[in-house]
Amino acid sequence: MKIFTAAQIREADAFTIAHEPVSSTDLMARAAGKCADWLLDRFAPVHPFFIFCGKGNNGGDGLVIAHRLLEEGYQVTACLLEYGNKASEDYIYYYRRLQQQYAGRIREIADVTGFPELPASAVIVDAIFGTGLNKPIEGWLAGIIHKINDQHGRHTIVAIDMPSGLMADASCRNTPVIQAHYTLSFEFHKLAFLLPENAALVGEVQILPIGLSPDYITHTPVRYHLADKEMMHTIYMPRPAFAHKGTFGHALLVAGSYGKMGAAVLSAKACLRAGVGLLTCHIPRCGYDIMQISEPAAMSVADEVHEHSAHFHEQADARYKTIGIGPGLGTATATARSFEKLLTCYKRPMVIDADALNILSVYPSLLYQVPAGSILTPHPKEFERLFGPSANDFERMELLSKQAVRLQLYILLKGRYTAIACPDGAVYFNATGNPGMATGGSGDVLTGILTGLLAQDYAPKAAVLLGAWLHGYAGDLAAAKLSQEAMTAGDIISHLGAAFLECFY
Ligand SMILES: NC(=O)C1=CN([C@@H]2O[C@H](COP(=O)(O)OP(=O)(O)OC[C@H]3O[C@@H](n4cnc5c(N)ncnc54)[C@H](O)[C@@H]3O)[C@@H](O)[C@H]2O)[C@H](O)CC1
Ligand SMILES: [K+]
Repeated sequence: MKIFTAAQIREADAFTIAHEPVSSTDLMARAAGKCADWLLDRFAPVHPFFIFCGKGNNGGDGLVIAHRLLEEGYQVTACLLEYGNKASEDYIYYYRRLQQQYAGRIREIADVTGFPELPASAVIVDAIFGTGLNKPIEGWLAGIIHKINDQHGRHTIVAIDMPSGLMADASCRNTPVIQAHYTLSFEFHKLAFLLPENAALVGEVQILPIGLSPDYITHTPVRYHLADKEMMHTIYMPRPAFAHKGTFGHALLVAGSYGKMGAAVLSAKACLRAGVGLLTCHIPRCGYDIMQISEPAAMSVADEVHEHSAHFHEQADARYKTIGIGPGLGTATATARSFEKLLTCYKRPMVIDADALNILSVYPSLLYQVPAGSILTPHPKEFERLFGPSANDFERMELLSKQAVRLQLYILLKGRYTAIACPDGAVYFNATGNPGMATGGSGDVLTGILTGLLAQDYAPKAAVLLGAWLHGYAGDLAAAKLSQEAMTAGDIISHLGAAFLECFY
C-alpha cells in the first residue's frame, strides 16, 4: 500500500472529484458515512456521542457523522468549535442540514469554559483537524485538546482521519495532539501513524476505503510504502519440482563468540528454516561442539582462535552464495580485521547485523567496502551509532532513505513498524510482528532468515521484504499460541513453517 503525503491526499481528493466524477459534498458524505458505519457497529445507542468539529472538512465529516447517528436514534451533541476561521464550503453545507433538522443538538464552543460535562460512557469523536493542519494548535483550542485528553482514561476517543494536532508528514513532538483510542483514517496509512514518536497518539488505526481514484493511486509515485500480503505473493518463489539442495544455495554464517554462541545457533536454525540449501557456520573454536550438537543440519568450521573468530575471511570464497555476519560475533580487534579483509575479497550482497554493524560504526570507512545491495539490519541504537542522531522520527526516516541511496544498500531499521530503505530511496514499512518479539535473539533469527533467502536467489529487495514479513508473521503465530510474554526467539523459528504455510500454500 502506498503512503501518500498530505499534499498528495488533497490531490487524490481533487482528482477523484474531477474524474469519477463526484461532488465534494458527496465524497464527504461517502467518507464520513464509512466512519458512521464503523461507530454504529462498535457502539450501542446507550453511548452518548460528543462530536467535536473544527471548521474545515474534517469538521464537515464530524457534522455528517453527527447527522447520521441522530438519524439512527443515538444521543449526539455536535460541539462546534468557533475559533474564527472561515468554514469550508462543505462544512457550511452540512452545518445547514444539521441546523435545519437537529438545531437542539448543536452546541457552539468559543473558549475552554464551554467544554461540556461528559456523562458516563460518553464517546468523544475528534473531528477538529485532519490533513489540513498546517501549524501546531494554539490558544484555547489547545486547551480543548488537553481537556479531551484528560478524558482518555474515562471515555473512548475516536479520531476522524487523523488525531487532531498530528501532521501526516512532520513531527508534532511536544505540541498539543489528541490521544485517540481509535483513528479512522481514509484510504491510506499516513507516515505519522507508523513512527514510534506517535505511538501513544493514534491508538488502533482503521483504514476505511472511500473510493479515491484508483488511477491517481496507481500512477502517483511515493517514497513510503506499507508492505502487504499481495506484495509478498508477488515476491515468493515456489520451489521447482526437480530441485536439489544445490538449487537453494550455500550460505556462510559468521557468528558467535564465547558466551554468545546462542546467537549463532538461533541464526543458523532460522537460516535453515528459511529454506537454505546448505549452511556452513564459521564459529570460534569454543563454539564447535555447541553448534554441531545444537544444529546437526549445519556444517561447522572452527576458527583457530578459541573465544572469537579472526580468520573467517579465509573462508569467504565463491562457494558461498551469500554471507550472514554479526550475531554474537563480538568486536575483538582481530574480528574487525578479519571483517575488513572479508569486505575486500567478497563482493556479493550479504547480511550485516549486530556486532558486525558495531564494527562498521567504529570503522565507518568500511561502510564503503560493503558490497552494493547488501542488507544492514540495525536497531535504533545501532542505527544511531552508524549514522548519527536525528531530532525526530521523521528526520530519522529521511536519514535512513538518504544513507540507503548514498551507500547503495538496503537498510532495515527495526521497530514496531520496521522500516526498510532501498538503494533507490524508497522506504517500506513492515507491519507484521508484536511486542513479544522484543526479546533477546529475535534479531539473530531475522539475520538467519534473510541470509537463507538471499542464498536461495531471492534478489536483495525481495529477500529483505519477505524476510521481515515472515519473521513478524511467525512471531505473531508464536504469540497467538504462547502469549507475547512467554514466547522466545526460538519460538519464532519454530513457527516459520506455519508462516510459510499460511501465507503461501
Ligand atoms: N482524503 C479525502 O479525500 C477526503 C478528506 N476529507 C476530510 O477533509 C479533511 C481535510 O480537510 P481540510 O479542510 O483540508 O483540513 P482540516 O479540516 O484538517 O482543517 C483545515 C482548516 O483549519 C485551518 N488550520 C490549519 N491548522 C490550523 C491550526 N493549527 N489552528 C487553526 N486553524 C488551522 C486551515 O487553514 C483550514 O482552514 C481530511 O482530514 C478529511 O477529514 C473529506 O471529508 C472527504 C475526502
Ligand atoms: K481529527
